[in-house]
Amino acid sequence: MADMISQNQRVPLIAGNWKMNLDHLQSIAFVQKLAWTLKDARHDFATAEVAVFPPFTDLRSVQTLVNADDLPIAFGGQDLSAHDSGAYTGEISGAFLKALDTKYVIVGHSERRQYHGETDADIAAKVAAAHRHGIVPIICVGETAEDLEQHGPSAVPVAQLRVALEGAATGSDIVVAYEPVWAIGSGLAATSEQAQQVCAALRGVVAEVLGDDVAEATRILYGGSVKASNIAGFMREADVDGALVGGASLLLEEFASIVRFQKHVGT
Ligand SMILES: O=C(CO)COP(=O)(O)O
Repeated sequence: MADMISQNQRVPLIAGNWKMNLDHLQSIAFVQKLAWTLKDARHDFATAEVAVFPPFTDLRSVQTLVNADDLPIAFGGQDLSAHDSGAYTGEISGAFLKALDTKYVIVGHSERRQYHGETDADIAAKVAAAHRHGIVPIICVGETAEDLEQHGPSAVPVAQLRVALEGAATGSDIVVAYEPVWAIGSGLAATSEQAQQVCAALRGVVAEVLGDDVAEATRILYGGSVKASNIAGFMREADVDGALVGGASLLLEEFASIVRFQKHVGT
């Protein structure tokens, strides 16, 4: 892990979680147009990394396009198995994702917890699997509306991350995504102050478990109704290093505008 890195040295990451949208042909068209749009806008990818997370069936197509045209767009899976191979019907091994040049993998998204009963222990095992295969996990944590009412904004995400990091391999990179469940798909984003409060607490957990240098170098994203109209506020916060975007990542101009958040921040 790199030496001490201050916030202004963490390269922001704008990640688009497509969820169950865009088939392999649509993914080729979308990624090509995204690359052209950002190139035409003279986006400096050193100021903000871009990653897309298509459905599994699209990954080979996206990999082929990105490699063939040398596009500066990273990509990853929306989940992975805690197992490497064997009788796990329907699961996807980290080995297979790595074979497709995926750089990242989303782990523990609240929709996996909600619809597939994933527990914090399951997510820790998936973090370990990602690291076994040299893939950077984007570890999702976030409180429900009930959690917020009963415990405040930070308690549950902090507890979730502490368990998830039990699977982290020393020296392997992680990304953390704070996604308050009540903000996902609702159009009601957290305030930038709320995001800062929780992201700072999450950086404290990373420091506790993995050390200060890792904590300083780790990018912590906000997700939950991120739009071009609100990204600048989040990116002004010291402990927010990017966004995990859902619905808006399927809208080309909107997502490109989120990626180019500096033009809103004026930096
Ligand atoms: O779940 C999310 C990203 O993983 C956020 O979704 P929305 O941006 O649609 O709220």
